[in-house]
Amino acid sequence: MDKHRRWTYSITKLVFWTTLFAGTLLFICFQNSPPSNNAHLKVIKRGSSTNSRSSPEWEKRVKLSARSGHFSILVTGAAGFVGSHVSAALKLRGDGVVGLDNFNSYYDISLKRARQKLLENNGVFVIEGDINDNHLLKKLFDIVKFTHVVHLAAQAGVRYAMKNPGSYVHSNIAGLVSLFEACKSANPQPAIVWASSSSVYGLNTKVPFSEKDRTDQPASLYAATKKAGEEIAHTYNHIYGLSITGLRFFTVYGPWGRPDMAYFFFTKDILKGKPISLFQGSNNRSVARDFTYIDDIVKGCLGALDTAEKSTGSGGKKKKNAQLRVFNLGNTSPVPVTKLVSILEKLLKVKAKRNVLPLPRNGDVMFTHANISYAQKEFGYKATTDLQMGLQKFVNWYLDYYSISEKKNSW
Ligand SMILES: O=C(O)[C@H]1O[C@H](OP(=O)(O)OP(=O)(O)OC[C@H]2O[C@@H](n3ccc(=O)[nH]c3=O)[C@H](O)[C@@H]2O)[C@H](O)[C@@H](O)[C@H]1O
Repeated sequence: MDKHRRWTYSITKLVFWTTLFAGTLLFICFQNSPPSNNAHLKVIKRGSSTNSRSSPEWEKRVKLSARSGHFSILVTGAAGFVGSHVSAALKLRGDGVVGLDNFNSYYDISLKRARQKLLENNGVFVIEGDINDNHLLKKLFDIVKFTHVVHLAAQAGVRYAMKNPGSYVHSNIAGLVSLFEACKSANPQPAIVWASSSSVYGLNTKVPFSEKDRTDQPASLYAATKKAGEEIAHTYNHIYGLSITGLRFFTVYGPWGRPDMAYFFFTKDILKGKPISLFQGSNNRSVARDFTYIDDIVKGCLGALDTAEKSTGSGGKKKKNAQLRVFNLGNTSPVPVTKLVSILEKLLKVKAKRNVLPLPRNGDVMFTHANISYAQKEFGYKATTDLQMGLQKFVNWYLDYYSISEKKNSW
C-alpha cells in the first residue's frame, strides 16, 4: 500500500469506529429515557443543579425530604390536585415525604408549579420525573427505604380519553406497572395506596355503589384503565406479596383543584359571562355526582395509609399473603349538576348562561353515589363537608388565586 492509500484507509477506519461508538452511545441513551408515546402531552424538562439526578446535592435533598421519625413516603403526582394536598397533610403530621411529578401539559402547568412551590416551602422535595422512568424509580428506592407509596400520578378526565387514548395507557397502565415493578423489587417493599376511581362502576344502576358491586361495564377508556389497574394490583399482590389499597375517589373538588373539571371551568366561565354547557339525560333527567371535598379525600387517604399492613415479599419473592383492599371514598350525598351551578351563581353573585345539552356519549355516566360503610368500618371514614361549604371554600381560593398577583402561600 502506498502512503496515500494507507492514509485514506486509516481515515476510513477512524470514521467507521467513531460512527459506531456514537451510534452505540445514542442507542443506550434512548433505551434509558422514558417512552415518549404520551402523544399531545408535553413533559417540560428543567435542569438545575439540585435537580440533576447524579449530583450529591440532589441525593441529599431526597434523603432530607424523606427523613422522619415515622413513615417515609413516596407520593407520585405530588404536584397534582389530590397529590399536593396529601403530601402537605403527611408532612404536616411529621412523615417524610418525597414527591414525584412529570409536570405534563394536560392542564395549566403554572398551577402545578405553584403547588410545587408551596410544598417545597413546607419541606417536600418534588422531583420532576415520570413513573415510567424505571431507572429513576430504582434510584429513588436505592436512596430511601420508603415504607409507603401513595400513587396518585395518573391521566385523569373522563371525556379527554376520546381525544388522547394513548396518554391513559401510558400513565394508568404502563406507569402503574412500572411503579409496581419498582415496589416489588425494593427492599423493603413499601405498602401501596393508590387512586382508582368511582368511574369503575360505569353503567351500574344499583345505588349507592358498593365495593362488592360489579365493575365490568366501564363507560370510558379512563374508567377501563382504572379497572385494569385494580386487576393489575391483584396480580402484584398475588405474585409478589405487595400490600395494595385502591381508593375509588368520587368527583373530588376544592381549592387548588383541576381546571379541567366542571365546577372549576363553570366558575371561570360564569365570571367571564360565557355560556356553560349543562348535560342532561333523556326525559330531562338531571345528571348528578357524589361531589367529595378534598379534605375528606385527604382524611380517607391517610386512614387507608395508617391501616395498610406491610408488604410480605422480599428480593422479588412473596413470603406470605399480603393485604389487598379497595375502598370507596365519597360524600354519600349526590347532587344534581344543576344544583351545583345554582350554588356557584349565589357564591359568585353572577347568573350563569345555561346551555342545556343532551348528555354526550363520550364516557359520562348519569350519576354516582358512594356507599362508604367499608371505609367507615376499617378506618372511621366519614365525609364532613357538604357541597355548599366546600364550594364556598373553593370560590374563596379561586378569587384569591386568580385575582391577587401576590399569591398567598397557604392551603
Ligand atoms: O369520580 C371520578 O372518578 C371522576 O371524577 C371526575 O369526573 P366527573 O365526575 O365526570 O367530573 P367532571 O368532569 O367535573 O363532571 C362533573 C359533572 O358535570 C357534568 N358536565 C361536565 C362538563 C360540562 O361541560 N357540562 C356538564 O354538565 C358531567 O356530566 C358530570 O356529571 C374527574 O374528572 C375524573 O378524573 C374522575 O376522577
